[in-house]
Amino acid sequence: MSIRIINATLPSGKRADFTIDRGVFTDASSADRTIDASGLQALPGLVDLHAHLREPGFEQSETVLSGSRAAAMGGFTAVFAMANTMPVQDTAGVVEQVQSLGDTHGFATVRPIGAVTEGLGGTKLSEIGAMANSRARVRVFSDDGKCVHNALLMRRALEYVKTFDGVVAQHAQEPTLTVDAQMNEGAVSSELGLAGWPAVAEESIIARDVLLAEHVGARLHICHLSTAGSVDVIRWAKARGIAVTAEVTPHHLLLTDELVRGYDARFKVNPPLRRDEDVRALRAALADGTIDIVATDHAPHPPEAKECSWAEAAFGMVGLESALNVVQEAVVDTGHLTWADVARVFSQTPAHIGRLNGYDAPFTPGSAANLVLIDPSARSTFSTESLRGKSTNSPYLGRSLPGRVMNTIHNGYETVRDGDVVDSDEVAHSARLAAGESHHA
Ligand SMILES: NC(=O)N[C@@H](CC(=O)O)C(=O)O
Ligand SMILES: [Zn+2]
Ligand SMILES: [Zn+2]
Repeated sequence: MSIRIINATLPSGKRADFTIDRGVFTDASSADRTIDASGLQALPGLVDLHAHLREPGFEQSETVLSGSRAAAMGGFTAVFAMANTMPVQDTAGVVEQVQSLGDTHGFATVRPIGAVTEGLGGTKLSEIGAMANSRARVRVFSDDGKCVHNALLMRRALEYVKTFDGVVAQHAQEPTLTVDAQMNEGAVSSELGLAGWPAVAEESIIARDVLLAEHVGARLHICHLSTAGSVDVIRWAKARGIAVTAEVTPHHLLLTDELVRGYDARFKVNPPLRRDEDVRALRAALADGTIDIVATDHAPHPPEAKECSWAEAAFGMVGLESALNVVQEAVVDTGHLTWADVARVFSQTPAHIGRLNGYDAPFTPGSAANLVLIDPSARSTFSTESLRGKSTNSPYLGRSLPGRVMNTIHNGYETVRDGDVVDSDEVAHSARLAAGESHHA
């Protein structure tokens, strides 16, 4: 089915009408259906380079289906799924399984991330080449949740991924500096008497790894940057010509460690929420290009892992459904980023880092029809009703946030219509048709 979208505002700010047919943008001026996008901002489909979809192994928290449905609700058309599943995504078999679940359900393109070390154990490299050469064609490798701490293993991983233009995504956390850490180390942690996670535990690993990446000549990506000092290290590395990229999460752009005072475990996350100075430095770094992308670090956990004492609670927060709202609040409405910048940091550049095709030239004839229409003038109270994944550990419940995703279109078919996700059977059916069309094209 072809769709004509009229009166949309493109990322550039220009008003435009366009048509999508058989999975791509076309020049056609008529279609089976028309969406009037008056007042709506069109963006290329969002690409999340960092999400935890929990399948296989932790299906009570999330599955590929529920996580990709949450992604569609948030305006995403592609999601990179972190490797800390059970079994771990450290073999060709597991990554192929995750990828094909995504293809079957059809809510988003799911690209598995491969583990750097076997079982995330930190002692032996995983079958990186086998995952890279598998049907999943893995290009991003990460032990996220854990830091690749051994410098020799990190060096070897960088050497390995270099051979096929892959990238190692590091969870930068010096483990010896963060034993039992519960929150950011600073004034608030001293007052509360909680063990601190110092900024230097992140910054020292980033400093080491940019030097290793320079030595090897390989691509390095730093997950969830959270401190002003990390921004300084990345800025230095980029000025030196090192092939490093960095991401920041929506929550690190908006929330601070002051929120820990209430001991509400929805605010417990790794890396921890930092100081206001850090938030300001992260916003400025995203605006000036030192930080390349936004990624959600969507980390679903079951109620029992969050409805307990602060010390016992798991680290992590869900973020797919709220990501664009929080980005609008933290960096668009504050004047740090334009919508064209958002298209770059939340679609084009993450796709490029992950070597995902089809996101280079959105809205141009022939390119893949992955897009989202949002109403930036909407404002509503975020609640469990706003969520489409399985878990409810969102830090934004009860908070008023701007913006609303009205339509998400993945490979030319709708996954979100009139502000809500489309029925799973319809999406799976559309995905089958779309796959057939692209095979015959
Ligand atoms: N971010 C988190 O606090 N938790 C993540 C792991 C991670 O991203 O490091 C998780 O898997 O739950
Ligand atoms: Zn992490
Ligand atoms: Zn993560």
